[in-house]
Order: sequence, then structure tokens, then C-alpha cells
Amino acid sequence: IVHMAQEIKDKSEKDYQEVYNAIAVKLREEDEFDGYIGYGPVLTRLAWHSSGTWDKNNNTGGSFGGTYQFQKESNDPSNKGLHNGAEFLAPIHKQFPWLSHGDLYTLGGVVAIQELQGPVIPWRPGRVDLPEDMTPDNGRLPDAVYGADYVRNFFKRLDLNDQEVVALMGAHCLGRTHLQNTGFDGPWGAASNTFTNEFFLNLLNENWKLEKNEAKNMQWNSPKGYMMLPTDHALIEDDKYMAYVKLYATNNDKFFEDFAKAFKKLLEGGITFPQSTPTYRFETLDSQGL
Ligand code: HEM
Ligand SMILES: Nc1cccc2nccn12
Repeated sequence: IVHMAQEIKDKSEKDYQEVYNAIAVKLREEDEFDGYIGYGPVLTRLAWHSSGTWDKNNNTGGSFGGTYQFQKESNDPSNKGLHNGAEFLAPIHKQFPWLSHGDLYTLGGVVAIQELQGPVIPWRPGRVDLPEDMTPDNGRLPDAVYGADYVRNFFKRLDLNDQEVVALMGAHCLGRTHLQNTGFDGPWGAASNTFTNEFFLNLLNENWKLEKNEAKNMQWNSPKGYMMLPTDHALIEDDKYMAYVKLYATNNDKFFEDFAKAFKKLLEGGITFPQSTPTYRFETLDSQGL
């Protein structure tokens, strides 16, 4: 299967910056969601989950077709809680009906990362809505209970290597786990809505204890009230992953640079873009003085 992005002839950078700004203003205004964490984290997770269904071996799934809009995909148990992000974006889709669902879900993640003071994520438009019968099966997203070998093998299907996997996992600096969504709890300490390299600093500096949580799942907890999933902790159990954890803990610029590249790659998995498609680097509200 080839997913060829369509050439968008009648929309300019200004039009897409207008969509970016509409999402960013709504994000700034609706700050009370999830105990004043806001919608940034769940929008980031929605962009990742709508892209993470891709299978490089047969080029099915991925962000191209916007199939998260169909219940078969949004009701995947792996997607529990993401409806909050989709409901946040619904009015944006009404305001800009020319934007495809695939472009909407991925752009939402770009806005979230950039407005939470993360790196600029280069982004290309042109994803095309696919019919419901092209929705990939459930079960393509990762479980949290396994170790390094599982993580490494899982991300091979998304064509992502050790360095890209560690960089991307840094997005777990955002938001929180919710017992009612995934059976993981915490952090009891302040959950963050600012994009930093603290995930890596916490991994290296906290005193982690493996404990059974209220949902009978094992998770790593620290005295300061932070938590890590088994798949998070796996990054300091494996020498190859550990080298990148240390790199990103000590070099925030390198983390930002590598995260931006890996997140773009994740959001574009399986898509062929025409040579003529521009790559947009959007301004944040702050940098526009808005
Ligand atoms: C081994 C791979 C991964 C696993 C097993 C995993 C698992 C999880 C789990 C269990 C949660 C808690 C969800 C909830 O209870 O509401 C979560 C949250 C989150 N994940 Fe991941 N994740 C993985 C990779 C990623 C990647 C690659 C990204 C983005 C680049 C990401 C971004 C997020 C964000 C932003 C949240 C917070 C969501 C919120 O606060 O509502 N995760 N993840
Ligand atoms: N915030 C958050 C979300 C998901 C996973 C995770 N591990 C450590 C922190 N964290």
C-alpha cells in the first residue's frame, strides 16, 4: 500500500499557522483539564497513538488515513482517555473542515509540544482520510509491563532505532498515568505540562522501588512521589538505552534536537510526500506576541 500525501494547492503557511493558533489559543484557555495539567499531554499522546499503529512491513495503519476517528480504533483499550483529546480537537475540525483528520491529530501534537516550551516540530500536510474499512486492527500499540527487549522489538515495526526510542520516551515528562485509563497510577508529585528532559534526570537520580499498585500492576515509585512504567525503567536496565538516557539527561539541546526529528518521523511513518510539499516550522503564540 502506498500512502501518497495530496498536494495542497489552495492553502498557504499562513492558513496552517491560523489552525496552529486556533489550537494553541484553546490550549491556553482550557487550562483546568485534568487537575490543571491542561490538554497538552493528551494531545501529544493522541498524535503518537494515531501514528503508532503503522506497520512498516505492509504499510498499513499510521497517521495518514485519520482512522482514529472511527470507533474501531478510538475504542481500542490502548486508547482509553484519548477521547478527551479528540473532543478538544472536534471544534477545530469544524472551524477548518478542509483539514484532514490525520493532519488534525498530528498537528495537535505539534502544537502541544511547541506550546509546552518544547522544540519546533517540522510538519508536513497532505494526509487523506481513508474509509472506515481501512481502520487497522486493535493491538498495535505497546504494553507498559515489559522490558527492554520488548520495547526494542516493538519499535522495529515503526522503523525507530534505540536513539529514537529513548528520545521519544522523553515525552513522558508530560502529563500523568491515570488508574482508570491504563491501570497505572501517579505521579503524586507535580505532573508536568512543560516539555523538559526531566524524565531522564528522574530515571537517573531517583531511588526507584518496584511496587504493586492499586490495579495490581507493577510500577516503579520514588520517595518523591514520581513513578515510572516498567517500559520506562527498562531504559536504565539496558546498556544501549542507558547511554542515550545519560546523553539526554546532560544535554537538553541534544534531547530537543533528537526528539524533534524522531517525533516528525513518528508522525509521518508510511507516508510518501510529493517533492512540492512544504515543510512548516510554526511560530508559537509567544513568538508571535499573541
Ligand atoms: C513503550 C512505549 C510506551 C508505552 C508502553 C507508553 C505507555 C503509556 C501509559 C500507560 C500512559 C498513561 C496513560 C493514562 O493512564 O492516561 C502514557 C501516557 C503518556 N504517553 Fe506514553 N507510552 C509509550 C510511549 C510514548 C511515546 C513514544 C510518546 C510520545 C512521543 C508518549 C506520550 C505520552 C504522553 C504525553 C502521556 C501523558 C498523557 C496524559 O497525561 O493524559 N508515550 N503512556
Ligand atoms: N508522566 C508520565 C506519563 C506516562 C508515563 C510516565 N512515566 C513517568 C512519567 N510518566
